[in-house]
Amino acid sequence: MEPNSNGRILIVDDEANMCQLLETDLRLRGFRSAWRTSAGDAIELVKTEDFDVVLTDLRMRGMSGTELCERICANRPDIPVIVMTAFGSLETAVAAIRAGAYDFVTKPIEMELLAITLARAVRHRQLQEKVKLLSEGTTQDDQFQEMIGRSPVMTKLYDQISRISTTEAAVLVCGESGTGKELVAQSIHRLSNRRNGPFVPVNCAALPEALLESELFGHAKGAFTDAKAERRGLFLQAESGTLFLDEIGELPLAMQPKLLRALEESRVRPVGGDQEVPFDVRLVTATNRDLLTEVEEGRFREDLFYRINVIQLDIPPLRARGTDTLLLAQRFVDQAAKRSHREVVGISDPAAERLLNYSWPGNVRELRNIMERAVALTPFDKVAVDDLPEKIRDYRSSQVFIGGDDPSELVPLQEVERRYILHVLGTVENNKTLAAQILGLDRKTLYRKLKQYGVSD
Ligand SMILES: Nc1ncnc2c1ncn2[C@@H]1O[C@H](COP(=O)(O)OP(=O)(O)OP(=O)(O)O)[C@@H](O)[C@H]1O
Repeated sequence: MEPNSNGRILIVDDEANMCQLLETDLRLRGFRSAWRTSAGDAIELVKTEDFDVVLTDLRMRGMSGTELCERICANRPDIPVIVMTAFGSLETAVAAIRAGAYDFVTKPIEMELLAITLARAVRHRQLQEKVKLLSEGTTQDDQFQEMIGRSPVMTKLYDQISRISTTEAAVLVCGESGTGKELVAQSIHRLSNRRNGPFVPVNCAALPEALLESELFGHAKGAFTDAKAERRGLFLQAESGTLFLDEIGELPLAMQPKLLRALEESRVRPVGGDQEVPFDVRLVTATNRDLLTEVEEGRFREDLFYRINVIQLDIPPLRARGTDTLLLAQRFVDQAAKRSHREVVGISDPAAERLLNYSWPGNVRELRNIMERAVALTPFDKVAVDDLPEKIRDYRSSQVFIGGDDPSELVPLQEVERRYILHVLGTVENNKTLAAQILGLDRKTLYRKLKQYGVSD
C-alpha cells in the first residue's frame, strides 16, 4: 500500500456518475480507487489488480451485486465486499451478507460512515494477511527464526546482531524486562564462530552474593565448609563458548573488581585455589537498568562498565514494534493451543485491535502470559475481546489517562501525545485522514509520528 493511502477500493455501480462521485470523495479521505460500471468487468479487474475492498451497488443491470459478491467470495475470499443497498431494503442487505458480503451501507450514502466502514474492512484484510503470512512461515530471515518480528526496529536489530556476532567483542544487551534479551544473547552465540561451544546463561540477580564468586570462578576442595570437592566455575564451563551474564546491573559492588580483573586477564582464580586458570570465553551481558545512571550514582564501576560495553545493543520495547505484536500473539496462541489440545486457531479482529493499542509494560513476556490465559479461557476458536484482561479490554479509554495522584503514574509529555494520537486513531477505526483532521495535523506529520511509534501501516 502507498504510504499516503488508506487502502485501494474497487467501486462497482452501473451509474458512472455515482462511481465518479464516490471516487472523488474517497480520494479526499485518503483512499485510492478504481471503478467499473458492470459486475463482469469488475470480476475481470480483480483477476489482474489487487484491491483491499470491493464496494458494490446491489441492484445493477446484468449481474447483480449479490452475485458479484458470491463470485468474489469464491475466487478472492481475501477481499472483503461492502454492498450499497437502498434505505429500507434490509432483506436484500441480509441476502448479500449471506452471500458473503463483509458489511453493507445504505443509500443515500453517508460518506463519513462509508469511510469508517471501508477503513474497518481494509484493516480486516490487513490483519488476515498478517495471519496468513505467519502460517505460511514466510515471516523473516531463517537465521532469526526463534525471534519473531518483522518491524523496522526488529529488522535493524537482526542486522546489528548479524554484523557483531562474528567479532569477539563484549556485548551489552539493554532493554526493558521481557523484551527478549536472552534470546538476543542466544542468537549472538548461534551466529558466532563459537557456535559449537557451550552457551552458559547466568542470572546475576538470582545468585546469593556469598555464592556468586565460587559460582563464577569455581572453588578448590575445602575452600569453605560445603566445598567437599573441587568445582569448575561457570567461566570454565563456558570454555570456547559464550558466557551470558543477565541482570549485570545487580552484580554486588564487592564482586565488580573481581570480575573486571578476570576479564582483563582472561584468567580466573577459583575460591581457595592458589593458581589462576586461563579461559577463552566471549562475554555477553544484559541489563534492564540504565547502567550509566548506575555508574553516576556509584552503584556500578565505571571501568567495568566500559569493559563490558564494547558494543551496546538496544532492544526495542514491544510497544515500538507495531504489528509484530500480532505475529507474536498468533505464535503464542498456536503454542498454547497445541500444548493444551485446544482448537483455538487465531485472534478475532476486535481482540487484535486491543492488543495493538495496549502499551505492554511487561513486553513479550506479558503478551505470552496473556495469550496463554486467553487460549485457556476462550469458548471460541478465536481469542475474543472478553478473553483478554480488563486492563487490555479497556485500554482504549484508559489510554489517554495521564496519571492520577500517584507520581509513579505520571508520564512524559511525548508519551501523552503518543497515547492521544493512538486513541484518536483507534476511535476512528484507523482512518488516518479523519484522525489527522481531528488532531489538527497534516497527514504527513501523522504518518511520521506513527512511524516513530512503530505503527507502520
Ligand atoms: N522476538 C521474540 N520472538 C519470540 N519470543 C520472544 C521474543 N522476545 C521475547 N520472547 C519470549 O519472551 C519471553 C521473555 O524473553 P527473555 O527472557 O529473553 O526476556 P528478557 O529481556 O531477558 O527479560 P528479563 O529482563 O526479565 O530477563 C521468553 O519466553 C522469550 O522466549
